Amino acid sequence: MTGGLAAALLPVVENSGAIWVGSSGRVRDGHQKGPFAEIEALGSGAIATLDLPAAHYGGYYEGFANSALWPALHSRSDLIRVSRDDYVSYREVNAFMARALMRFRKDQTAFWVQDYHFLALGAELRDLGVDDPIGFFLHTPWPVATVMQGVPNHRELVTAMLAYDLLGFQTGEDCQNFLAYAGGELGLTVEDGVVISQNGRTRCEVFPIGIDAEKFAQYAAKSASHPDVSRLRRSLNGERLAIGVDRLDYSKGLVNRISAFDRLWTEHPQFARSISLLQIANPSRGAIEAYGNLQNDVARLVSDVNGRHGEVDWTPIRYLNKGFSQAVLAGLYRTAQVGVVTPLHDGMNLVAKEYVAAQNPADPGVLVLSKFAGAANELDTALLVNPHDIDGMARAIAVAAAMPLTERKMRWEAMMNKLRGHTIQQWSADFVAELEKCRTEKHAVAPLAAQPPQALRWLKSAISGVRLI
Ligand SMILES: O=P(O)(O)OC[C@H]1O[C@H](O[C@H]2O[C@H](CO)[C@@H](O)[C@H](O)[C@H]2O)[C@H](O)[C@@H](O)[C@@H]1O
Ligand SMILES: O=c1ccn([C@@H]2O[C@H](COP(=O)(O)OP(=O)(O)O)[C@@H](O)[C@H]2O)c(=O)[nH]1
Repeated sequence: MTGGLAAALLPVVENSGAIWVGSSGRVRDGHQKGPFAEIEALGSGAIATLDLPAAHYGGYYEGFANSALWPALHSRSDLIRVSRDDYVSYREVNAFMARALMRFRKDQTAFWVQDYHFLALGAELRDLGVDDPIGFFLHTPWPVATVMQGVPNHRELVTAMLAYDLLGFQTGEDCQNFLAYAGGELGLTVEDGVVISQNGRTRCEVFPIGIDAEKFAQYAAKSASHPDVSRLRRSLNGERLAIGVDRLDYSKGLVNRISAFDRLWTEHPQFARSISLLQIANPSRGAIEAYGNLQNDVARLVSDVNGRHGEVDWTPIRYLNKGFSQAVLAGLYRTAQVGVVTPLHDGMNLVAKEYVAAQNPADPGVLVLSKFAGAANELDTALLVNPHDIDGMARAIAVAAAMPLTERKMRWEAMMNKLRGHTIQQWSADFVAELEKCRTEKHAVAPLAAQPPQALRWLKSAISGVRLI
């Protein structure tokens, strides 16, 4: 099962010829012998997976990346837990990955680094003498400067990010927050979205990530025969269904969402038995205390709400701690008349987009979407809610469940047009084109379009994405 980043990038590798270098999910100590990396072909590209250094993995992944950066990036300074050693491990793993990448480098390579696990990877590559274009895309939000200041070594880390030629963000707000930090906290010159530092020029731009909407529409149209989908449909007996699909992460707002359903069934008892919630909550980062606590809190709340509102023949919330393939998810999305995507803060949220893409055009469901998800910028004809306002969410769910067909179609068509116009393929092509411009600007060579097609093909095949799989 995958998170949004992996789900989004696999098709890019498949179609572009890029080599995606990431973690194998295994660790090894320095003395172990064996192959350095496993490489597997994927379409016209390849996936290379590496074992990361055992001594630093915990401090890097559960430590600095997911107990300092992730909470800060989602504006949850209260959840930052970090030791000095965690930062050392984070930098060690970034340096390890840089050394590994040197083995994949050829003439005219360009590097595209993915996400907050590798903020300092560009700087490590520069230290190894790399002069090729290096871009970075942040899949999460970037917070205001006062929150970033809560991250140990924040100045050193953001300074390291300025080794990248191009920094991509999900939203204008994230990009502005970063530029404000660079100008205010680091005192650097910022001109037209470019930060000027001793490393040179770093262009900051917005590239909202998209999905393959047609693929989801096709999956959904074909999904009715899948046993999970058909069993769900049979079990509903004419009752309406709302669906939530999330990693079990505090950024996803699960406690508030379930409280909103509780409020709906309490304040508007006519909705008891007439709408239930299917909540898929895929366990994530379970070794971190905040995630273990969340898992307990959500399970307790679900049990409490089901205990109070349930009947012998009606379960208000079906709560599943497991993942499904996207082909099955598409069928589950299409079965639900209401999609509830109510994170407290989210870089984009691909589930929101997938829910829309999977709907039946003749009878589409309604998306209830947090205004704090990056997706709300594009999906602005969803019912936008404040996830801290439990009453407001309960009201929006009631409105969604009762919305007439003409209004549902109008809202859905507007969202679907946006999804078709901003696909995942377009997202990666836009980023790569901008990165190619950096090479041109840096070395003042002839524009790539004027070079022989073979050179262009070679550049494309040399792009390397780097992240944890
Ligand atoms: O690998 P995990 O620790 O299980 O986490 C899964 C991924 O979560 C985050 O996804 C982000 O990227 C999505 C696509 O751009 C975006 O829609 C979402 O809002 C973000 O939260 C994380 O950034 C990834 O690195 C993880 O793989
Ligand atoms: O059981 C599941 C739950 C989720 N996903 C996929 O995981 C991604 C979640 O991405 P999102 O941006 O919503 O959140 P993230 O987990 O990356 O923060 C989506 O593409 C989902 O289709 C999946 O394949 N199976």
